[in-house]
Amino acid sequence: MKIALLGYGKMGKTIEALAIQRGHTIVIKTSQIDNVDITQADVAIDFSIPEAAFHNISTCFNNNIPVVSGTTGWLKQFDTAVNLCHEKKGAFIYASNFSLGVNLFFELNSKLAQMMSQFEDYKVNIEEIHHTQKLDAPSGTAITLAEDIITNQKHYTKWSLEDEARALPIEAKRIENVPGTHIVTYKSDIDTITIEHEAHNRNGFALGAIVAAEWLIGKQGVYTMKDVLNLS
Ligand SMILES: NC(=O)C1=CN([C@@H]2O[C@H](COP(=O)(O)OP(=O)(O)OC[C@H]3O[C@@H](n4cnc5c(N)ncnc54)[C@H](O)[C@@H]3O)[C@@H](O)[C@H]2O)C=CC1
Ligand SMILES: O=C(O)C1=N[C@H](C(=O)O)C[C@H](O)C1
Repeated sequence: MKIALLGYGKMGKTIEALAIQRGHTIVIKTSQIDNVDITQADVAIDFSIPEAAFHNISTCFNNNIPVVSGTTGWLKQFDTAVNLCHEKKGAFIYASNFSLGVNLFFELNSKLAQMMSQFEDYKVNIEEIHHTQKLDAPSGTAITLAEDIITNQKHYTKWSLEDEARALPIEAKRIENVPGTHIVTYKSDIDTITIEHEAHNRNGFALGAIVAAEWLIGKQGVYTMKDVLNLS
């Protein structure tokens, strides 16, 4: 397939290398979608910056190009993007994390949250660790984990980076060269239960985004990685 890369930073370059290995062609690599003819591509993959994601995605809908977005930190505009996708009969997948491992971890996190909901002695917290160039905090993945926990129990009504009543605490750490680590901990006076996902590099995120793009071509509507990976 002919791929447009919207954003050619760490992820754009990793996707390029893996996409070529899988027999695809990169026809556009840009940090300014308004300067290119997006209709040359069969599909667009957006890994850009929070301020650019919505414009990139809506430009794809307006030109009938299926779009996969992994950019985090722009979700206030997500519902508008979904509505525009339906209006334009477009095709769209957003995921806070495209790796197979993290998507399995999301399933495990939801199941654990369901089990823990009846045991109020355990307090839960999330820790995420990323490289120092990351623009947003907490990570999109940590937000997905938090929202899935909040959905599955009654104690927490929101998540927060601060210490707040009834808020599930998220701690965001920035350490040189860490691709992405997420840790969910349940702690009581008696013991601790921890689940952790550690990315060793960016290949899992990139491969997941390419697989999502391959899957999306020829479809119409808004999908998630659960659809792509056939999970639950
Ligand atoms: N969903 C997932 O699986 C993953 C998501 N991410 C997210 O993807 C995004 C990009 O991550 P990285 O590649 O590590 O960042 P990066 O900073 O290495 O690359 C971002 C690129 O976007 C470019 N850019 C700036 N303005 C732009 C515009 N208007 N349109 C298109 N590109 C523009 C920058 O020049 C830069 O090259 C971040 O939001 C990050 O959180 C990163 C890894 C995995
Ligand atoms: O910025 C990153 O690098 C990553 N961003 C995503 C996020 O915010 O969750 C996914 C991954 O953890 C790497």
